[in-house]
Amino acid sequence: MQLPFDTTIPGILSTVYLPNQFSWTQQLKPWVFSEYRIMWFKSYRMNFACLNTMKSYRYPWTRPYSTSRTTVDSSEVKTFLALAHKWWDEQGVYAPLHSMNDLRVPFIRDNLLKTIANHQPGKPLSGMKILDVGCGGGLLTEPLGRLGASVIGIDPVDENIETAQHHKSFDPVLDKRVEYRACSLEEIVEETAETFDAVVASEVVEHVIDLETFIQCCCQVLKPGGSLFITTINKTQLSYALGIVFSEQIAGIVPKGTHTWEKFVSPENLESILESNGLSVQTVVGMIYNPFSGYWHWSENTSLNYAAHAVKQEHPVPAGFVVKGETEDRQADTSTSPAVHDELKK
Ligand SMILES: CC(C)=CCC/C(C)=C/CC/C(C)=C/CC/C(C)=C/CC/C(C)=C/CC/C(C)=C/CC/C(C)=C/CC/C(C)=C/CC/C(C)=C/CC/C(C)=C/Cc1cc(C(=O)O)cc(O)c1O
Ligand SMILES: C[S@@+](CC[C@H](N)C(=O)[O-])C[C@H]1O[C@@H](n2cnc3c(N)ncnc32)[C@H](O)[C@@H]1O
Ligand SMILES: [Mg+2]
Repeated sequence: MQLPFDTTIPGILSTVYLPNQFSWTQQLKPWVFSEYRIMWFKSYRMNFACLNTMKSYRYPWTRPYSTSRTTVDSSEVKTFLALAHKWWDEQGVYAPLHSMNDLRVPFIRDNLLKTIANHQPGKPLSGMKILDVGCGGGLLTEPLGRLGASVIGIDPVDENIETAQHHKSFDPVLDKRVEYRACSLEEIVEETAETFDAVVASEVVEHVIDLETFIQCCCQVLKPGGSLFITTINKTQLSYALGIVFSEQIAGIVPKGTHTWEKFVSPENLESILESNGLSVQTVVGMIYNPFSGYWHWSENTSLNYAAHAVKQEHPVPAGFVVKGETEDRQADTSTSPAVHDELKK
């Protein structure tokens, strides 16, 4: 390929300025050798072009990467960036996520409480470290902090984190319990390995590219025995009809272009990725949104939205090695939390 400038790729690498905090050469290598998009880069010190993968919307070389892969889709970033100031409008575009807290907060709380012997009244999740991946404006991060947990919310969209920070400042209780960072999960995976008692990714996995890397990173930052909570949308014909055609094109429940059906994830696919990463799936339960009332309900039907809870195995069993009786035990234990049971009985 003819490059429109008078230099060579090794020339670029050798002239790159290396600040103390991070290594640009390290950042440039995967771009140089993997893809063929040309990008012009101007700085005060140099003026050059490089080949890169640039999957991230903003400038990834300003942050240390722990993996050459990114799960961030630049078109998703644009979508969420445009709505970053709307997170806390309870009647606005994020209304379904506000009301989803009625289900997901108790789902997370009750499953975590199963693992705590004694808990403080009023602060049941006290002592727990939770990572809220793709926290957006902090709609779920804040209630988890109010339950006593130390929560770190991360999101690749700077403006989401600005909104989350601003909103957090209205409640002094959250000051020491909730922290936000504008970054992707893969950027913090090494520094936070085996740090968290729980990782939450609510309505996020249907927006990522490279789901396997995403789940791998979730698993890496969990302590052994820690819990991963995911809510997402199933990949069915019904989810196309109701989740995209009806919700986006007809009723305007969520803005047009919010979701891409191809990125929806079936529970079977998710379970298989979770299990192959050493996570044991405890619960998969359906969630149904009633567009008239604006409320969510638990359901045995997972054909639209669903929630999953998986636990990182303390000693992962090598693939193909099955301990006799374990499968039956696990199946018997795929019970939902008492709260979910109560809801399902209604
Ligand atoms: C090609 C083809 C097949 C076309 C057909 C298209 C078409 C017209 C389909 C519509 C068919 C139809 C008849 C629709 C009517 C649906 C309707 C109003 C049904 C309710 C009727 C009823 C009897 C209600 C009783 C009450 C009750 C319990 C109802 C629940 C039962 C039900 C049928 C529910 C479905 C309702 C519905 C529209 C669900 C949407 C499902 C879904 C996958 C939504 C995804 C959106 C979402 C809220 C996700 C969270 C989220 C939110 C946001 C955000 O911006 O807010 C962003 C995100 O990234 C998110 O992940
Ligand atoms: C539908 S919102 C959910 C926000 C929040 N979890 C909630 O439920 O209120 C999806 C969020 O995921 C973020 N996101 C998109 N791709 C991501 C990725 N690869 N890694 C982490 N977060 C991502 C978006 O910026 C957005 O804030
Ligand atoms: Mg979504």
